Amino acid sequence: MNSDLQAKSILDQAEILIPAEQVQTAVANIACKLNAALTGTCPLVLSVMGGAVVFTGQLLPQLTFPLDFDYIHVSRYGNSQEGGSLNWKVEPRENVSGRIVLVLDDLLDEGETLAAIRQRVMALGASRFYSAVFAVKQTKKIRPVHADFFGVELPCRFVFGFGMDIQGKWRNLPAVYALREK
Ligand SMILES: O=P(O)(O)OC[C@H]1O[C@H](OP(=O)(O)OP(=O)(O)O)[C@H](O)[C@@H]1O
Ligand SMILES: Nc1nc2[nH]cnc2c(=O)[nH]1
Repeated sequence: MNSDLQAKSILDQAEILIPAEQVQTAVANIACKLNAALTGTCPLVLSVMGGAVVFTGQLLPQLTFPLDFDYIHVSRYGNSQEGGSLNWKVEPRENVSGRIVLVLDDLLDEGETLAAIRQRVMALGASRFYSAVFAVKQTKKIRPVHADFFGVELPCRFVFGFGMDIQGKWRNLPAVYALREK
């Protein structure tokens, strides 16, 4: 099957977990909380490519404080559903030094990615680190880091849509899906 048909078949067999309207409400809630917490500051916002691209694009216009924007790019899943070692494609830069940094990501799963980002950003001299993730997966494991702000909780299943990919596809979906459990 070619990759276009394969992607359509994956979506056909998927279950919707968070409909698009609920996604929008969750993003607006995060914006409200960030506006309350960060008003009076001018943070450097770092978006974690590629998963945070949709969340970032929808969140930023709802923030009411001035900010600087940059991105980092790190991946540890690739096209797989299992996490591996971190692959840094664009690392945090010296521009984080002395800044309040707000990192935006789509998902907190095992927390390895956010923990590594936090460690690097603080090592480069950020004065304060905040994180906002669209979704947090439910887990019984203890994570190395927590998200300061999040929008929705998700079951411990592989999810896609709203920036999150499945085999590289479907980041463009406005809702969040999971494969049906067999
Ligand atoms: O909490 P963790 O278990 O570390 O996983 C969370 C990370 O996994 C996803 O990125 P991924 O590695 O899939 O890269 P991508 O954003 O390019 O899809 C997601 O965007 C988070 O950055
Ligand atoms: N797309 C996607 N990326 C992830 N990274 C960690 N967990 C997940 C997941 O469930 N879906």
